[in-house]
Parts: sequence; structure tokens; C-alpha cells
Amino acid sequence: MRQSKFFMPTLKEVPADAEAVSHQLMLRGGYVRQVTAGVYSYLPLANLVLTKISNIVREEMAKIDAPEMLMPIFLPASLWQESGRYESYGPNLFKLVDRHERPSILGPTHEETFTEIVAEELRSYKKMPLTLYQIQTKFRDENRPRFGLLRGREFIMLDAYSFAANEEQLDVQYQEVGQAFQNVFDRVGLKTMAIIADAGAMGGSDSTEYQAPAAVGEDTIAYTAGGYAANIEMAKSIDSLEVTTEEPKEIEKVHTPGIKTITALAEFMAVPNTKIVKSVLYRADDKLVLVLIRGDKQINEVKLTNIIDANELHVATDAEVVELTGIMPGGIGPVNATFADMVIADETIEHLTNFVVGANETDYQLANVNLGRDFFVDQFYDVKLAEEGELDPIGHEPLKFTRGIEIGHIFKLGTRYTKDFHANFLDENGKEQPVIMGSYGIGISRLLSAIIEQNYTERGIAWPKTVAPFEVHLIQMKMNDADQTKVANDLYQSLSDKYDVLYDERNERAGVKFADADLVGAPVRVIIGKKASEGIIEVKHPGEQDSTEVKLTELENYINSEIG
Ligand SMILES: O=C(C[C@@H]1CCCCN1)Cn1cnc2cc(Cl)c(F)cc2c1=O
Ligand SMILES: [Mg+2]
Repeated sequence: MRQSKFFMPTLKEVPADAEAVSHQLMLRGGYVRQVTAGVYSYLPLANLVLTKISNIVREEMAKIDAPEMLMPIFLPASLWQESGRYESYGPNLFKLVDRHERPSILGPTHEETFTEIVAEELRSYKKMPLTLYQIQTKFRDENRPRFGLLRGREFIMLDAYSFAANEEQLDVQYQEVGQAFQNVFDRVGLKTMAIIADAGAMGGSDSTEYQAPAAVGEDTIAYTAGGYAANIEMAKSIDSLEVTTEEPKEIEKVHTPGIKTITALAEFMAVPNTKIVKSVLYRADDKLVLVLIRGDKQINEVKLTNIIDANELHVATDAEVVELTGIMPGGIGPVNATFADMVIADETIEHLTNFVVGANETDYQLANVNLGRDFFVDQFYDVKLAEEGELDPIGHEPLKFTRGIEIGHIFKLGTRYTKDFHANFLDENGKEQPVIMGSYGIGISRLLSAIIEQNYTERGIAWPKTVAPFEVHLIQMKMNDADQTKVANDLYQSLSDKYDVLYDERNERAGVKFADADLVGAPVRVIIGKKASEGIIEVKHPGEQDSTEVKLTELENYINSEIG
């Protein structure tokens, strides 16, 4: 490609609201342009990278015999009413009506669409296992799109769906697609972690997220050197406190006027915060749930949501607490908690004795409370937020935290969708069974940002060679120099047969050419300068500060060693 003909509208400055480095570099390099909030045009540089990523995806999906399809973005609401998701997904689901006033949506994901099509077809176990996929634009009307392509409203996703006759086949598909995804991430040069993740509204059983460690990542990953890795939403940890059991003492009601925090209460009662049990009131859909946890721990609301199987869960506001219990928030507790529909106790209180709880009276606490005597808990759950340094439940190693960008997520769905669409098949005994599904996704456009977040330099981008928009960037320094023009054109012709070459033959100053080259980020940069007449040129790797002189005769070997 001759750069004078290429289209990469670079910017000197970037808008202040571009916070993520990847967003800044993609704007400065003319990779993308925002059309409206969370909606971007992919200009040629970004499109070249997207194409290379997509082709790597296609190769890996072909290796597991998954045929590619392409589904509509515009979908009838009826399809989503059948699965019940039309109502449950709220404002993120983009709803519209067509000219005949028929309610419709722009697809945020395609479980329903694939299931409906397949439901007609898979009438016999002989037709399974089957995995299908697409690479397609999705729409989710995010309230706060941010960080460029990292959280857009319109984005490109690979979404795959597997159909099986039994759990064993699903397990194989889950492993195969997961491995295909891992191969994709490895091949595009992304460092990733496969972690235990929350399936959220998808229900089903296992779910694995693929995370790209990066400072700008929205997720927190808890991991250990031994291989434990989980989204903080799901991470488990071993309770570090040695609990000593004491003889139960007489319960005591204590007036604690103006004491508002656990720390202040611990001081006032002259006990450590591990002898205080926090009582937090939640509204879970229409239920009032009282959650108990030891004073030194935090509640993990994702774990809580999954235990209660709630759609919507939030901490009752102070006003709600007073209105629903007649007590100020600091005073509620588990003894005679008649206002609660449910009491959920975290494991950390199971072995406590003589502890402090709210007295269910404003400004009063109860001291020396004991389980079984003063109140009863029918089941203990893990609802605590894991903390850095606590030991993981498997290798018993200290948990470390890092930020990550979720770039993939795979789910075992079971029959959640196939039941709604009567996608049944006859098993080998001729018995009718519902098809068992899995769904799998990679954020393709998000990968652009994630790869940049892991491969930027202070000057620009150093693309991994497999996804770089161009593999070789030829830069001729003086356009009116016959020797340089000859060498550059010969190289352009000969290298173009084997590599994607960008030839900068513009009448621009060196500084402009190099600044633009830093934004293109090709793995091999060849500079044709004043020594061209002696058969000497310079080569430079985007990650390195300086270039190196190379004989023209050795250039092919150098490029082979760099990009192969
Ligand atoms: O998309 C998935 C599950 C998997 C991920 C991999 C590819 C196939 N789908 C989860 N999810 C996330 N956000 C959503 C947003 C809206 Cl507005 C919606 F209506 C539905 C969903 C939704 O279902
Ligand atoms: Mg996810």
C-alpha cells in the first residue's frame, strides 16, 4: 500500500475524555472515529487488524469443525418474549418498532436466534454434538459507554452456540471451544487468564471468563502462583481468623448512642471487630433479606444474588430500613428479626461465641450473643468478599489481585433456552429430550483495545506481528533522491509478494513520517536513507528506541527472523 494513498487521519491532540491509552492511540493514529456515544467507525488501520483477528478466529473454529453463520441484527421482540428476556434485560436491550409498529430489538446476543433455527433441525441424537458460530455486530444500549472500544454500545463479537444430546458431549464442547479461544488469544499475542466467573443472568452451571490483565481493566481477578484464578465476584478464600470458643455468657443490652460504625462500636464495646456481627438488610426483588457477616469482612453481592437467585438486589437505604423495621440502620440485628423474610449468615460467624449484634432497637446493641441460644441460622453460606493475602481454597496460597479486561466468556447453559423453544430430540432409546446448550463469546472489537493496552510504548503501538495492520513499513527519507527511490521501489515490489507492506513515499519531513510510523506500529520498519547508494538501509522494531544499519542483502533474513 502506498501511504500517500492510504487513509489514516492522525490527530496531534486527543479529546480530554479519551482516558484509556488504547482509546487515545486509536484516535491519534486514525484507527477509529466516534460517530456517537459508544459507536465507532473502524477506519482502514483498525479494519486491517479486525480482519486479521477474525481470520485467526475462523482458523481456530474450523479446527473444531464449527461452521460459521451470520444472523440478523434486527430481531422480532416475539423471539425474546418467548425466552422471557424481552422484559428482564431492561434499558440495555435496544428496542424499536418497524413501520408496521411491530416491536423489535437490535440483537445484544443470539441464544434465542440460534436455538430457534436449530430447534427445527436437531430431532435426533445422531445430529449432535454440533457447534455453530458467527462474527457479528451486537448492540447493547450501555448507560455509560467509555474507554473507546472497551465498552461500546455497538461492538463486534464472536458468539458460538453448542448443541448436545447429553452433559458429556457438552463438557467436550466446552473444553474444545475454550481451547480454541485460548489458541486465538495466544495467536493474537494477548496475555490472558482463564478464570472462574459468575454466569449472571445466564444461569446454567460453569462459566469461565477470559481476562486480559491490564491497568484499565474494569474487573478484579484474584489469583495465586499455584494457578487459582477467579473473578473477585466469585473468588473464594480461607478464613484467616483463629476462632477461640468461649463459655456462653449472659446476654447484655448495651446503650450505644451515636455509635455509627463497626470501628467505633468495637472501641466502645472494647472488643475486636471480629467479635461484632454486622447485620445488613437487603431488598432482593420483593423480599427483605437480613445478611449477617463478621465485622472484619465485606459482603460479596454477586455471591449473595446467586444464593438468593434474585433478579435485582440492593442494600436497603437508611430510609427503607427505618420504614420497614422502625429501627435506625445501626440497630438492626438477627435476634427476633421478625421483619426479615430470610436470614443469610456468612460462614465467618458460624463458630463465633459471645459476640455483639444490633438489638433491633435504635442505639442499642446486644453483647454476649450466642448462636442456637439467642437466634438460629438454618444454613451458613459463603457470602464474603475475598481479600488480597487470604489463602485460596485449593492451593492454600495467598491471593493476589490484578485488574483485567474481560475479552471472552463461555457458559454451560443446559436446557435454559431449548426448553422455551421446544428444541427436543429423540435419544438413542427413542425418548424425547431437550437439547443441551452452551454459549461462548469473544469481544472481537474489544480485543483491539486489549492488545494495545498490553503492547503500547511511549511513542505508539507495537502490534504483535500476527495482527499488525502492516508487517513491513518502508520509509523513504528523501523522495527526490534517485538512489533511495530505486532501492525503495525494488524493496516495495519484492517484499509485497510475501508481506503486507506500507510504503511511505509521501513528501513529508522525517519527524512526521516517524511519528506516523509509531502509530501504525508495524513489527518491521525499514528506513531507506542516505546510505541507500551503498546498499545500506536501517531497520527498527517499534519497541526499540533506535534503528540498526543492515546491508540490503541481509534484509530478507532480518525480516524472516522478525516475522517469519
Ligand atoms: O451475552 C451473554 C451470554 C453469552 C456471551 C457469549 C456469547 C453468547 N452470549 C450475556 N449477556 C450479556 N449482556 C446482555 C445484554 C443485553 Cl441488553 C441482553 F439482552 C442480553 C445480554 C446477555 O445475555
Ligand atoms: Mg461476561
